[in-house]
Amino acid sequence: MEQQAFLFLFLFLFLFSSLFLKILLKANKSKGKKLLPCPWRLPILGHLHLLNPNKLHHSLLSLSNKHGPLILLHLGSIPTIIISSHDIAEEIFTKHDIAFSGRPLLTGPQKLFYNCSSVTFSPYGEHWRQARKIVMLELLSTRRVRSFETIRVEEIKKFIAAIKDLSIANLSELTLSLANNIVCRVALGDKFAEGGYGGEGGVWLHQLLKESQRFLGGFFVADFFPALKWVDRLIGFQGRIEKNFEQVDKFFDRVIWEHIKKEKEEEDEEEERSNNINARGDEEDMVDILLRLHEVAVVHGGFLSSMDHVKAILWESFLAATDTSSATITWTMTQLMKNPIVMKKLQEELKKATNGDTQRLIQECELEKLPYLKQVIKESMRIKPPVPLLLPHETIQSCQIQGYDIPAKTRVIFNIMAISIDPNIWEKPLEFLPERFEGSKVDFKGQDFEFLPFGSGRRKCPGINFAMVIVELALANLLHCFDWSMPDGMNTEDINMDENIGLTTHKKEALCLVAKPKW
Ligand code: HEM
Repeated sequence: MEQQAFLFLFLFLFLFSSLFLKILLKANKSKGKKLLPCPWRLPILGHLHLLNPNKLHHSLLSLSNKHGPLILLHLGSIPTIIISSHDIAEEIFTKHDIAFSGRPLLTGPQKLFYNCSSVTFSPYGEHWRQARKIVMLELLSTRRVRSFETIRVEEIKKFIAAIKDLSIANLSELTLSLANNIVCRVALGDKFAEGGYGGEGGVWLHQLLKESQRFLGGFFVADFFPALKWVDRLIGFQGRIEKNFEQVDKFFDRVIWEHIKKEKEEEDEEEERSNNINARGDEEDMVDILLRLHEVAVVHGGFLSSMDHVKAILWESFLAATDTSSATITWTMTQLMKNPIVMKKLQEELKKATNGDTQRLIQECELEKLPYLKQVIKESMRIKPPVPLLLPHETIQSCQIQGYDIPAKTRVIFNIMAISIDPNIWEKPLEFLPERFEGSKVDFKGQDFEFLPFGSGRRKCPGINFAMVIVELALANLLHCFDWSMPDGMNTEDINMDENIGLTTHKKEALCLVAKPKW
């Protein structure tokens, strides 16, 4: 008994002195160092209780207004820095871009992107470099994006025709169908684009996509408390994401199998055609391109040597392109409804560019003649950036920012919404004033740090060209073909501006409007 008491006392003293030593060492280590501003936090939860998951970027904005543009938060057990000023963003992207080019390993992307083997959530390194190079050169180059023009034109035609037949147009849903149909045809070929607006095939894929998007932006316990990974399984989250992934995987197995079968059939029919792959480059969909590169990689190794890489890139194209483009079109239409003078001015520009011919659609080659349209879209993306916190970054090495030491493996959130409505930079930041971009050189290509809707540096969005032509073409034709008004009994003040939770910010309530055809 005495022996037990002694052992207990010994253990207690040992634990207590270890803890005391650890605190002392930590205090000593940070002595003389500039400590990052860090609000008071709760044990275990850290600062999670300060964040409203439905308005994450707004909660972070309030915290940075109170504690400064560079703050440290503990999100569960994960140290995370929040950047909310353009000069800190500039310092990072111009001087420490490599250090900030990592991505944290998160549950959703890890599962849905085949262990992060696509570009978006791949850790910084050789795999990411190869994957990004292929995506930029083979799938999203200017030439390739141009080659998809016929698909875009046909889909815009269907989109406008569908709206003409509706008494009330739900633009949130319709724009998502438009983006989804375009990506479907570009990525998988015409066969998989069946379904269109409400058809069965399309609806099934939309549901799968929506579910995956929810998981990508969703809250997994493991992402904040890695030791509690089992909780996600216990509450059923893990099971649901696995089911979603299984369906995605099966779908792509079918798509790939059909492409290989088609290729074989064509080879039998037309031998010389298959010998000259480049000659049919423009007809290829993304699956054709990726399978062709896969064959090479199987021999030489590297990215795309596994079929999982092919599938990851395909699903990433859907997840990265559809939601963001649709949200941008919907928010811009929302802003235009709330600002009728701007809408009128834009419709005048369209009328002038087409000589008042409303019998035909606006063509892609005419978009260059529409500078006000570009200003309107920029202003919409400034006031409501579709991806307001970029994607989470992670430091891959330690560095100093503004005199503060930032250790490696720190999670980093750029609150670009806070930057693009910063009153120190923007005059009347909360007003929708597209004219502020008139004659201004400020662009979204990642060089103007006060306006970063696509990010900046190595991890900047590679899909800008792909997205912007869809957004511009859709908006130009929506405003060229129709006059817009609110459904009976409603006025524009009734439009709810609340946002939905997720990586991409959507309008919480669908935007439902009356479209009066002009022809
Ligand atoms: C309006 C439409 C779009 C917006 C607003 C948007 C925005 C963004 C943002 C903010 C990021 C994160 C940048 C960062 O973390 O620093 C990103 C990354 C990315 N986007 Fe986009 N995006 C759009 C369309 C597209 C399209 C159409 C594609 C491809 C088809 C695409 C593919 C990607 C990829 C692959 C990444 C990851 C880049 C990397 O980690 O290296 N995006 N995008």
